[in-house]
Amino acid sequence: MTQVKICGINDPAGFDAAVEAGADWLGFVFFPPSPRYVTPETAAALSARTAGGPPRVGLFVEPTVEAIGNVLTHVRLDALQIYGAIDALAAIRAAFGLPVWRAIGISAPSDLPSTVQPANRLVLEAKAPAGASRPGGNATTFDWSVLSGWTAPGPWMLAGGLTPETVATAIRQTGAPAVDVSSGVERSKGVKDPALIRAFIAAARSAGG
Ligand SMILES: O=C(O)c1ccccc1NCC(=O)[C@H](O)[C@H](O)COP(=O)(O)O
Repeated sequence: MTQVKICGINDPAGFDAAVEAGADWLGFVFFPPSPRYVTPETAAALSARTAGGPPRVGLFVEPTVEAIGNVLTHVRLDALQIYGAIDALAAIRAAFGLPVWRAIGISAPSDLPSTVQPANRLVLEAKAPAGASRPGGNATTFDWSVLSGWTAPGPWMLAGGLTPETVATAIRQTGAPAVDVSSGVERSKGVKDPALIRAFIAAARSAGG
């Protein structure tokens, strides 16, 4: 069954909807320029809404070990999704003993990685549009056909511009074992929509083997 990450969780309604709809991961964005940014304290308060529920993923852009450590003093995270900082990933893994997900912008077959290392999982999404204020969460797809000749070197996830209307096609076309969404489940930028969250997860489940 295709796994689903709902990213950019920033309010109780979105949190509760993602948990109740069976999301496999919840993403908290710790990147202040993002419209989904949450402070570590807010993430902790949201996460405490259920003792169990899906693993929590922290999103970081070019982070230092110290910056991640500061967030972890406030909120438990089960995985770290990181943009940039490729040279620091091994140190980050060693420092916290948490799975590290490496986010990579894709526009051509030459962008596709041949190894998961030094991370544990790959998140493949479109490169940020010119002038974007953030490397992810841009509601931008890439040409999924670039994946046709690629053999995944390890666990990976498809992201970028997915919606409840397109996610099933994306899964069938790419064979993605997991998908990730932020914009496509929002009624306006940064505002999660519970009905869209439910629809996205249902559509992903309907497509996955
Ligand atoms: O969501 C953000 O605002 C964001 C900001 C900075 C770095 C990463 C960000 N999101 C990371 C994600 O995992 C998103 O779900 C992924 O980029 C897909 O976003 P979208 O195209 O909006 O579905």
